[in-house]
Amino acid sequence: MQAVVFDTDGVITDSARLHAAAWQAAFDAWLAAHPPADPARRGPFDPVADYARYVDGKSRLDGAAAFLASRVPEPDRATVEAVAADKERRYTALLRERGADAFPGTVLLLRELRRTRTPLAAASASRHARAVLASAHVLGLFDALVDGVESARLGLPGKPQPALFLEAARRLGVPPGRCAVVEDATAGVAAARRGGFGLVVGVDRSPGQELAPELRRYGADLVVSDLSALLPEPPARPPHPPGAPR
Ligand SMILES: O=P(O)(O)OC[C@H]1O[C@@H](O)[C@H](O)[C@@H](O)[C@@H]1O
Repeated sequence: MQAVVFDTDGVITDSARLHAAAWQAAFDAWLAAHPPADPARRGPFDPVADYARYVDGKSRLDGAAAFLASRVPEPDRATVEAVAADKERRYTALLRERGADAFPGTVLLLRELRRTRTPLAAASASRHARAVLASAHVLGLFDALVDGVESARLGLPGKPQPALFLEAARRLGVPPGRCAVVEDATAGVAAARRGGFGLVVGVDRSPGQELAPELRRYGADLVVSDLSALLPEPPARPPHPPGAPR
């Protein structure tokens, strides 16, 4: 592979947990106020399974629409927008309070790839991706960034369509077949596969590696729990996870 495109939330920075917590609070508030007619669909949002299945990797509105459609027959546009706006308020508050860090294993791999002059891009459905990468001090490691703001400006369809990744590869000047994609969401893995990318690396940080089979089913060539596993020589000590006591 001659270039690498990295998804952002959950791959570069530990911000996916903030997205999941904000979605959980917004969906549960909506479910409590508007219990679905079918009692089997009234249960709370599961921040692991439902996050992975309905919202991870998708734009804010697509994610809200996908989860709500799993609970009520035809959620109207106003409902989808209201829940998405509520999630956005909660997410920005969480980001302000807790911040986001880059995963140390990802930073090691990014530095190694820069040392070998491999063109690198970050791609994300999130409109916050630029600010999150900057606050985690890794924005400068990328040659290109295609985020939620850019994809809205260009009218790009979200994942599982490959448009974001194809735009990132185009900006790096490398054909998709010569470019790797690193992703933690099934929608993103599917997008990379559809786009004809040469290598699709899945990232499963769940404690029991329970998401790995799904990532493979959607087309990941390999799945790792930390990107330091892709270094030519793994670090002597495992990288320090963000937020853990030293
Ligand atoms: O609302 P934002 O920050 O523009 O982000 C949209 C989406 O961005 C993706 O990167 C996350 O995986 C989703 O959980 C999130 O909802």
